[in-house]
Amino acid sequence: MLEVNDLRLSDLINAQSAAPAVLVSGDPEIVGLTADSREVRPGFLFAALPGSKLDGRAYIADAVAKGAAAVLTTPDIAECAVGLVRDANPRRRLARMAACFYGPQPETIVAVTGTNGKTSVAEFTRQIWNGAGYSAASIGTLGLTVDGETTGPSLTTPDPIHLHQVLHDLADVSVDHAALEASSHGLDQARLDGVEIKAAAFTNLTRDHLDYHGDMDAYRTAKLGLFDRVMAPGGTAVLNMDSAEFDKFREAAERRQHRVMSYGMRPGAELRLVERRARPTGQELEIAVGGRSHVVELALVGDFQAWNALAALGLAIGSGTPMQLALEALPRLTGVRGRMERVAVLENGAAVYVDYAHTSDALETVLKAVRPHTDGELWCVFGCGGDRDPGKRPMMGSAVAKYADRPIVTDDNPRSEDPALIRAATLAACKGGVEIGDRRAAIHETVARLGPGDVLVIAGKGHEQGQEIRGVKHPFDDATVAREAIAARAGDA
Ligand SMILES: CC(=O)N[C@H]1[C@@H](OP(=O)(O)OP(=O)(O)OC[C@H]2O[C@@H](n3ccc(=O)[nH]c3=O)[C@H](O)[C@@H]2O)O[C@H](CO)[C@@H](O)[C@@H]1O[C@H](C)C(=O)N[C@@H](C)C(=O)N[C@H](CCC(=O)O)C(=O)O
Ligand SMILES: Nc1ncnc2c1ncn2[C@@H]1O[C@H](COP(=O)(O)OP(=O)(O)OP(=O)(O)O)[C@@H](O)[C@H]1O
Ligand SMILES: N[C@H](CCC[C@H](N)C(=O)O)C(=O)O
Ligand SMILES: [Mg+2]
Repeated sequence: MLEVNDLRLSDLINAQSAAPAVLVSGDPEIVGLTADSREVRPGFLFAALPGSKLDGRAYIADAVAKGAAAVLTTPDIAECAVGLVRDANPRRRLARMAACFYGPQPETIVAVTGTNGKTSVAEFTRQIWNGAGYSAASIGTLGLTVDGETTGPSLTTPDPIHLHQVLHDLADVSVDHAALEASSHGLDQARLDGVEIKAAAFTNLTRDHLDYHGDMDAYRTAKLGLFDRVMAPGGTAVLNMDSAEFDKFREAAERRQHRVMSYGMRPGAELRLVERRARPTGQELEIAVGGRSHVVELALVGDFQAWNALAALGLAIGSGTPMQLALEALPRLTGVRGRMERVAVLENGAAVYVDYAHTSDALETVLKAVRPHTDGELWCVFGCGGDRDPGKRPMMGSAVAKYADRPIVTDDNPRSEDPALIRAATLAACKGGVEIGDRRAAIHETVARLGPGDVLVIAGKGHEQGQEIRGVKHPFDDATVAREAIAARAGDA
């Protein structure tokens, strides 16, 4: 193991240039960092942060009693019995301190933000690097994946202390490439500050998480933070030129003196998808790069997988992978668990997919992607999460009504809310929608009715392993339940 440095408080403050923090008292040695008073050990710095539910500043006395050597907090805290650092943005300061404390990071780090596609792009980037012969990791919704082995899951963007510890450990075992998912919550809470990012991608911006951000402008501002704050000037900004948001992201990237690498179908894109020819189990892509055309076979179905592969190609090339090696890796990309994953084909030719669409845009995208593979009717079992942006519920309902033939509205992590009310809000805009609250029953009943050439998309849970109802997480896996339902159907036949 690389040793984490023994550092003094002033070293942690001064290591990275940033808005000035005020060191009010003391300069103790710091042996660890935490933002949770319950995890304080003697010699730790405790970051006392105002949060969304609680106020960490209320725990300063507890942390000092447990032996904290220093406290990082907001400017309004006047004094403290131990070392005190005050900063108007203590979360950002904490992240930069964590970067300094944990030291080495993989040499090549990239990040991806956007409402949809982050996990897919991060995974594809890691696969491209592996294909090019590099030791590589991805960190995101699925957890930490190193050379194909996954441990997790975790937050999409981990808290900065955990993140910098993981980056340190990766560097320690010579994993020199890492692709990170940058969620809007993570960016807003400065979880990625201090990460040395060489290239960053933006996929798209559509409605989600307005319960947290309030409005689309604030949501966009959070995502722009990857380009105008986190990535140091001189990085590569890989931007989706087909997105209506492209100009705003390009301007922010140029202001920060990043090199812009556009991708997409629009003429003028630097990585341009000139043509897509669907194949039964994949697609053939014609990609123009710098005036040269390359034909690449992708073993993945769906136009969105082509966009995600292009974004990953941009991140790889933009962070230094030779173009030829990156292009050669594309035909070997494999799909990400629970993202348009075909779990079974029935005896009558009907197909069942599990997908992680939990926004209206993602539902529209995945339903359009399977439509050409649907000879019969297109069914979609889906629900909307509780304790999440209620405004997206009617939008998800109407997207499924529009793009599927048979919408079935069920539960998807109602969390603390009344599931019937969530379903009602969804059904209000879901013409023709049928309500089957229990998710297992919804999957069983739908599978039993699939006719020849029908396609069923079970959306919203993807890789998730639980159904959270009134604070209790019950084991649940869409793919397993779909297989059970198929077996039950065969048994009844
Ligand atoms: C709303 C939100 O994002 N909250 C995150 C935030 O917590 P918080 O600071 O607001 O927590 P809080 O409970 O109000 O507590 C305030 C402070 O008091 C401290 N405390 C509390 C109790 C105590 O006894 N002692 C103590 O010191 C807490 O450690 C905390 O520092 O900072 C924490 C540390 O970084 C996160 O773990 C936590 O994520 C929660 C668990 C969460 O569920 N977040 C979700 C919404 C999220 O971040 N999702 C995105 C993905 C979304 C997507 O793209 O779809 C993600 O990146 O995963
Ligand atoms: N580029 C894209 N554009 C639109 N929809 C997409 C795109 N890529 C994936 N999707 C849809 O979004 C779903 C989630 O994909 P993915 O897990 O890659 O996104 P994510 O941004 O990581 O999501 P999360 O915010 O939950 O971490 C997929 O299952 C698919 O339905
Ligand atoms: N990262 C997303 C995942 C949503 C997945 C869906 N199954 C739900 O519970 O809404 C969120 O926390 O909003
Ligand atoms: Mg994700």
